[in-house]
Amino acid sequence: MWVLYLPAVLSVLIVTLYLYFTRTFNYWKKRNVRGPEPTVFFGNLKDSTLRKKNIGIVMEEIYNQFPYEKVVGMYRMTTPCLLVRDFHVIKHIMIKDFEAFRDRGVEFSKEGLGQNLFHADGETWRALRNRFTPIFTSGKLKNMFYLMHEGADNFIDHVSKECEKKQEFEVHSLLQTYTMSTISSCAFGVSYNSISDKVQTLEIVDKIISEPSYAIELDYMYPKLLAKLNLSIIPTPVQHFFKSLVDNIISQRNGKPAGRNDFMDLILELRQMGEVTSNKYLDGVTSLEITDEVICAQAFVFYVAGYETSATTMSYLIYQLSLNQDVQNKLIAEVDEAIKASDGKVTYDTVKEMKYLNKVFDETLRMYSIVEPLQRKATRDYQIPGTDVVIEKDTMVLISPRGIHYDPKYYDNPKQFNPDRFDAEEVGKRHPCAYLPFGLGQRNCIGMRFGRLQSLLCITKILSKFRIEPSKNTDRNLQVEPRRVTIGPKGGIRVNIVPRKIVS
Ligand code: HEM
Repeated sequence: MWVLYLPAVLSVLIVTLYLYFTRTFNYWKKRNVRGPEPTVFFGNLKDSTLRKKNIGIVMEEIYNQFPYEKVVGMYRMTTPCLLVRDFHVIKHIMIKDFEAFRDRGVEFSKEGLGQNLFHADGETWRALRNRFTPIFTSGKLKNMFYLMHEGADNFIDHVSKECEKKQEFEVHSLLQTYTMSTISSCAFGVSYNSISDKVQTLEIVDKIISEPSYAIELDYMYPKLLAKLNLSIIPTPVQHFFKSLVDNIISQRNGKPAGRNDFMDLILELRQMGEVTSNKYLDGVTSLEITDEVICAQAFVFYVAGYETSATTMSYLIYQLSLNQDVQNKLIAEVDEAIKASDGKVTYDTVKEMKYLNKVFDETLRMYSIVEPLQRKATRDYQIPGTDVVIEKDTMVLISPRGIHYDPKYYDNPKQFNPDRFDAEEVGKRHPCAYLPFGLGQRNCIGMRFGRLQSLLCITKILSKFRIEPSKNTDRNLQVEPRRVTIGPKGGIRVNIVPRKIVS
C-alpha cells in the first residue's frame, strides 16, 4: 500500500532538498549586487567541486563575466561571498581597513598543525605573524643562502647526470625535487646527504596534501562546522609525519640553535628571546608561547607553502624560456656576465642584482600566479566605500589575481610573455593592486623573498650550464590541473634540457 505514496514522498523530498540547497540564492539579488546564476547545491563552484576546473580558473571566469562591476555576488556552495574586482575597494579591504578583514577564514581544528600562520586567524595570527616576521628578513636569508646554494649544486649535478641519458624532462616534478630538498634543509635542518629517503616520503606527503579533499567544500557549505567538530583539513598521517620529524630535530639540537642558521635555529632562537613587545602593523601587544607544537605547525607551513609555489613558478618560467628563445638569449647573456663579474661564483648579491632575471620571474608570476583566489573574512559589518553595499560580518571576500593579471585594461596583449612589462617605468604606471602574486597588505606572503631567492638561484645555475628548448611533447596550449589546490600545469611540462657549449 505504502508503495502508492512513494512518488509523492520522493517528490516532497526532492522539493525539500531543492528549497534547502537554494535557500540563500536571493541574498545578492536583494542587495542589488550582480553575479553569476548559482546552481543548486554547488552555487557557483560546480566545475571546481566536480574537479573539472581549478578553482583559480573558475574565479577568473567569474571575474571576466562582469567587466563593469566593482564587486560580484557569488555563492561558494550555498554560502554567499563577494568577489572584489575594483582596485579602490581591494586596497581598502587588503590594506586601509585591514582590521576588518584580518582573517583568512579557513576554519578547522586549531590543534596540532592547525595553528600555522596561513590558517591561523584573530589574535593567534597576529601573534604568530609578529613573532615569525623577523626570521624572513634579508639578513637572515643571506645567512641561509649557503644552504640553498648547496641544494642548487646538488640539483645541477643530478640534472647533468640525467642529461647523459636523455634530453627531455618533465620539469615540474624535476624542480619539486630541488625545492623539496632545499626547504627540507632550510626548514627542518635535514642535511643533503640524508635527503633522498626524506624526499621520497615528502613526495608521498605531497600527493596527500595537494589534492583537495572535500573537507574544503564542506567548509564552504557550512563555515565553522569543521571547527565545531574539532576536525582538521590536514590528514592525520601528514600530522604524524611532521610531528615526528620536528620532535626529532628539536631533541637532536637539545632545544637550542645549532649554528646552522636555518629556520629551525631561528625559531629556537626566538623561543630563547621570550615574548614580543611591539607590533609593526596593528595596535596593541600580543604574546605567544613558542611550544614544540607551534614550531611544528610553522615548519609544516613553511614547507608546504614553500616547495610547491616555487617549483611551479620555475617550471612555468622554464616553459616560457623554451618558447621565447630571444628572452632566453638575453637572460643567458645576463647570467654569464653576472657570474663573470663575481669571479665565477653565484652569490646572494649576484642573484638579487640581475635585473632581467627578476623581470622574467615577475612576468612568469603575472601569467601564472600560483595561489588563487586570495581570501579574507569580514570580522564586522563593513560598508564598501563609495557604495551602499554592506559586507556582513563573517562574509568571505575573494580576489582573483589571475583575472586581474589577464585583464587587457591593465596588461596589453596579456597572453604574451613579455618581461619588459616589469621595467621600473612600466611598473610605476600601474596601480599597485594590478599585480598580486604574493597577495597584498599586512597578510601578504611572508616567504616571498625566500621563494624568489631559491627560484632565481636555481634558474641562474641551470642557465649557466644548460639551454632550454621545446621538445616534440612541449604543449603549446597548457591547461591548469583541476585536481590541485594551487595553479599548476596539467600533465606537467615537457621540454629539452641541453648542455650548453661554453666557449671560454
Ligand atoms: C613563488 C613563491 C611563492 C608564492 C607565489 C607565494 C604566494 C603566496 C600568496 C598569494 C599568499 C597569500 C597572501 C594573501 O592572502 O594576501 C601566501 C601566503 C603565505 N606564504 Fe607564500 N608564496 C610563495 C613562497 C612562499 C615561501 C617560500 C614560504 C615560506 C618559506 C611561504 C609562506 C607563506 C605563508 C606562511 C603565508 C601565510 C601568511 C599569513 O597569512 O600571514 N610562501 N603566499
